[in-house]
Amino acid sequence: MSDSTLARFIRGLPKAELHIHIEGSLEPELMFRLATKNGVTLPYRSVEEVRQAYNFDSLQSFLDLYYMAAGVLLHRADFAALTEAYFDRLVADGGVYAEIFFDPQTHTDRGIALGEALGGVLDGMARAEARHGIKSKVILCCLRHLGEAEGLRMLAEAEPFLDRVVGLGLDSSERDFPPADFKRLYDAARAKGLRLVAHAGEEGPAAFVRDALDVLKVERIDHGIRAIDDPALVARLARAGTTLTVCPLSNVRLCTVNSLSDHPLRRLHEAGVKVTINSDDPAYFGGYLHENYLQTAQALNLTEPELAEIAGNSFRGAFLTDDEKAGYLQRITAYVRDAAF
Ligand code: HPA
Ligand SMILES: [Zn+2]
Repeated sequence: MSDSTLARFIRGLPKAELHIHIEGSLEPELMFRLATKNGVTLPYRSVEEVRQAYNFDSLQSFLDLYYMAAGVLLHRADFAALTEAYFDRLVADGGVYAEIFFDPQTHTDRGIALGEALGGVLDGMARAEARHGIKSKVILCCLRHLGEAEGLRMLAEAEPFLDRVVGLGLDSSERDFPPADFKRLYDAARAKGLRLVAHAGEEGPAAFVRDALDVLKVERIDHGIRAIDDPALVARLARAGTTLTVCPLSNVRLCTVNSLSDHPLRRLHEAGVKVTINSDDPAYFGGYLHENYLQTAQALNLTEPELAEIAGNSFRGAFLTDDEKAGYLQRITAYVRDAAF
């Protein structure tokens, strides 16, 4: 298959995105526009200078910049503009559904009311649905570096909004903040009816993936690539049908894998694990959903049936009803059958 044929196949393939931090879709142009509008001083003089700073050697080196940049988001309309812009990109990439991560503490710790920040994200999601017919849900993530007590506070503060929230996630610095430290938070979220996911095995070891499953009882693992170091864990993930929301370009940019051609996604897929492809923080890592699929397919020689299976996993692993999943999976089947590539 030529590269342009592959690109056309991927763009048209119905796909869901299950691992996108909405704050990570803040493009430098919007960052500057909001900084000017809101009177926030950035430590960069131009869009080009910001882009030059996107040279990360670890998760933490990225997070430092990511939290700083989120400081330009002050008003409900800012969060709505950010969210709407992401969905425009997703639709252009053939995305038809997304479950987006949002970090309340990044904003409430700066004195922004949760209703203002989350309200803006929900406004953006509603506008994207009205404009493009694209459906989405939001998952609130606890910043693990702030600890469990702060996470419990965030969950309590979010109580009035939980009817518009599908789940709880866990993100930020992984290595020094193991999943097992957040058991009470996850028990509390489960009791409130939230679906549960957690970042594990991005920079942290395979044991963190096990603990996220056994202690936090999550349904999906975000990243999870270090599971590849533990064959018994890989077999367990395959047997249980656990979805991994893998972010290949992120893993390369944050130096958790050496190159895309070394990426464990193919090995996990061949072992029967339900892998998906996602963008994580697309404004920072060099590509949205399409680019992640395309570059991964090229580096790992993924075939059309394999790509259709991976796109199918993004719906199988989503927090949708069985009927909704079946509808999306039928769209993939029809696309593959009718696509004349
Ligand atoms: O890749 C990530 N890992 C952990 N936390 C994050 N918050 C935004 N992106 C990430
Ligand atoms: Zn992430």
